[in-house]
Amino acid sequence: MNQSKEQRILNFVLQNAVRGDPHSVVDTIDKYCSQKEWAMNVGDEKGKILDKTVQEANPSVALELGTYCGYSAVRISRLLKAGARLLTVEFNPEFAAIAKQMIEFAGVQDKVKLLEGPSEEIIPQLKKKYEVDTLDFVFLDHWKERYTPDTILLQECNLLRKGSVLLADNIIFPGAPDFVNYVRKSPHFQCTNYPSHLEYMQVEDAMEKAVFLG
Ligand SMILES: Nc1ncnc2c1ncn2[C@@H]1O[C@H](/C=C/CNC(=O)c2cc([N+](=O)[O-])cc(O)c2O)[C@@H](O)[C@H]1O
Ligand SMILES: [Mg+2]
Repeated sequence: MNQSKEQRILNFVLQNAVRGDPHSVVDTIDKYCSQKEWAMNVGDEKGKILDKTVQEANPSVALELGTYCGYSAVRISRLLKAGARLLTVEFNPEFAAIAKQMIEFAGVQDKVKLLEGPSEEIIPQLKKKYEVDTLDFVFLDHWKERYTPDTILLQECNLLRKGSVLLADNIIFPGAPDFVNYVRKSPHFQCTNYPSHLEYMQVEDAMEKAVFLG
């Protein structure tokens, strides 16, 4: 059975990146996906916006929805302070297995907990099962039509506090129009748009930051 694209990305990292060096893992995935096979990692241009937003938030507890191959999990966790942790949610078992190996190779496994399952099931378990009080930072990069229901679910589960930062990928392409409408119309969020480009392409894209006001 021939390999999946995600397996080929992982193999390229295992053979070309520096074990234990998250920066080299991120750069090696970007090299493969810009030169060999496109893949839906957030990429380096939008990755720099992600980096700045994470550094500003300086989260103790961060959540990522849609791990995929683990590119942004490695990218986020490399910036976390000692003792801080990233919970990342992925419901596709093949992708979860790839991401787990990617995270371990990068040496960030002590900061990252990969939760296998659908976000709609995992989010309501975060407080009791994963000992979360509130989330300081949330990166949304899963199915685009899940952004809004999951943002509502995070509020219903009392997982957001005054100042919690949400950052959403793909506001323009593939697009998350209902999410943009929801957060920009809501009195509970202060929104900022960051124009950028689709990973590895010249196509317009953007990220949206939505800070919860309580
Ligand atoms: N409810 C859920 N719970 C847990 N995991 C879930 C989930 N829904 C989706 N996922 C996972 O999140 C990833 C999906 C990302 C969709 N992104 C995309 O579709 C996407 C597409 C393009 N594009 O087409 O150019 C560019 C991008 O940056 C993109 O993020 C996959 O790994 C999928 O298994
Ligand atoms: Mg994306």
